[in-house]
Amino acid sequence: MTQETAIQDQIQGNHCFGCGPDNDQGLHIKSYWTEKDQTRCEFFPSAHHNAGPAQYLNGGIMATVIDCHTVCTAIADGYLQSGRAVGSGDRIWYATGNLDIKYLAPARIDTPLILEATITERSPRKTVLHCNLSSDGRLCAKAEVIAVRVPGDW
Ligand SMILES: CCCCCCCC(=O)SCCNC(=O)CCNC(=O)[C@H](O)C(C)(C)COP(=O)(O)OP(=O)(O)OC[C@H]1O[C@@H](n2cnc3c(N)ncnc32)[C@H](O)[C@@H]1OP(=O)(O)O
Repeated sequence: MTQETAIQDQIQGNHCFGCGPDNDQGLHIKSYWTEKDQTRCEFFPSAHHNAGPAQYLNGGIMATVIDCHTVCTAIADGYLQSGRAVGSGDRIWYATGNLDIKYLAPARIDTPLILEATITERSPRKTVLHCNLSSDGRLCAKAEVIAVRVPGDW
C-alpha cells in the first residue's frame, strides 16, 4: 500500500506549522501509507530544534510531528472511508482533540526520526491513533491521539 505522493501533498491549502506545504517556515513532514490503517513518516531534525542540551531533540517538536503525522493520517483515512481520493471534492478536515505522549528516551538531534502510526478506532466524528516515535532503533516516545472531525472551513 505504499504511495509515491505524500499525504500532505494531496491535501490542499494546508498552512500548518508541522505539516503544511504552504508554510515557508514549517517542518514539512511527509507521511505515507505502509499497510492498511498504518502510516510512516521520516523526519530529519535541524540543529535549532534542540532541547537545551544541543545533542537532543526538543519535546515540543516531537509532539508536533506526532500530532501532524497522526492527524494527517486521520484526514487521509476520512477521504478513503468516503470512497474519495485524498484532497478531492469537499474538504475533509480533522483537529487534535487529545494528544497523550509518553517520552521514553531522548532522541538525538543528528538522527532521523521514524514515526509509525496505526488507526485503532474510527467513527464518523473521531479517529483514534497510536503512534511510535523511534530514533536510531530506539523507541523514544509513544502516543495516543484523538483526531476529531471538524467542518471543512475550520
Ligand atoms: C491538514 C491539517 C493537519 C493539521 C494537523 C495539526 C492538527 C492540529 O494541531 S489542530 C489544532 C489543535 N486542536 C485544536 O485547536 C482543537 C480545539 N478543540 C476543538 O475545536 C473542539 O473541542 C473539538 C473539535 C476537538 C471537539 O469539538 P466538539 O464539538 O466538542 O466535538 P464533539 O462532537 O463533542 O465530539 C466528537 C467526538 O470526539 C470526542 N472528543 C471531542 N473532544 C475531545 C477531546 N478533547 N478529547 C477526547 N475526545 C474528544 C467526543 O467524545 C466525541 O466522541 P464520540 O463520537 O465517541 O462520542
